[in-house]
Amino acid sequence: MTITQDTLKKNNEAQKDIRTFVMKCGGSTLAALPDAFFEDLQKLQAEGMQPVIVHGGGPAISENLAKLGIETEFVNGLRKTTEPVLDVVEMVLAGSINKQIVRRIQSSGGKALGLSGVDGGLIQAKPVSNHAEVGHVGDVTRIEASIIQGVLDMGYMPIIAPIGIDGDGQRYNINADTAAGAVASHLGASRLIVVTDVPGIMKNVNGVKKVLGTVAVQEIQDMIQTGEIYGGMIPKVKAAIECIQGKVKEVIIVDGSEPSVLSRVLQGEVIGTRIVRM
Ligand SMILES: Nc1ncnc2c1ncn2[C@@H]1O[C@H](COP(=O)(O)OP(=O)(O)O)[C@@H](O)[C@H]1O
Ligand SMILES: CC(=O)N[C@@H](CCC(=O)OP(=O)(O)O)C(=O)O
Repeated sequence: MTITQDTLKKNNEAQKDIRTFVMKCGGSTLAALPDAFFEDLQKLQAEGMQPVIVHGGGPAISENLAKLGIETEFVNGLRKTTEPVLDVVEMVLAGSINKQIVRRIQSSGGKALGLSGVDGGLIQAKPVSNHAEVGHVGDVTRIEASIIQGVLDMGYMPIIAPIGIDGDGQRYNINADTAAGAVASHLGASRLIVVTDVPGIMKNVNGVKKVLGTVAVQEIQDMIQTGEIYGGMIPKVKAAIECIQGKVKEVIIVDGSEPSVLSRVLQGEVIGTRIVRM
């Protein structure tokens, strides 16, 4: 039997599809994540999975801005980002938070390499359409997927801080959910796992709050309209809707404090909320 180059390429792509997943880790849950979460991540890496991590850090940015006496406010879930705010955003995300995650993975025996979206032009960005109102906030135009792939090929988990850059060297503050969705899309990953501080998308059903197991795009749009999805959940579901139009097959929103949550999601256990194409 002769194996053609084409078959080999297809097999490699199928393998990559199964092994690579993107995980977004929200600032809401980072500090509270137990060591067991990072041990689970390390176990997955040791088993041959290739996690790519994009992290947030909203609460830590707000805390540091408050300490420095710099005012901060959000417009539709996006932080108004002036030049002094941008300095703090970069310092916190690419500095302390990124390195904290790298350290915790390394302490669990995993291999991690921290990057910001500025490094190697990893996250290329342009101003958001309402930049006059929100300042230096960016939308992703391109992800330099070869850098991520190179880090994975060296056996490390890329840990990515959501700062973008454009051709003129201007930096942008990018919402971490938006950045994670773009990384998953451009990388051709089949899954994006969003780790946060709630067990999924919750809905009031007959006066009882329930976690939706699976949710389709139309229901999400209705829930944004009625205000049942608000605040920090909005950029998550918007990023999810955008990336499931492409190669990403599902976005799963889960609570980081659930034991072995990543392994359980990857084994197909019904946990959290799955946003799927329907
Ligand atoms: N329908 C919903 N179900 C669950 N959480 C929701 C919903 N709508 C809004 N939220 C809010 O979204 C928050 C998660 O977003 P956010 O605080 O930005 O987290 P992260 O830092 O993980 O990105 C929850 O803590 C909750 O307050
Ligand atoms: C433009 C914008 O709002 N950027 C976010 C980036 C961090 C983030 O998204 O962190 P979480 O995932 O913890 O919310 C911010 O400045 O807070």
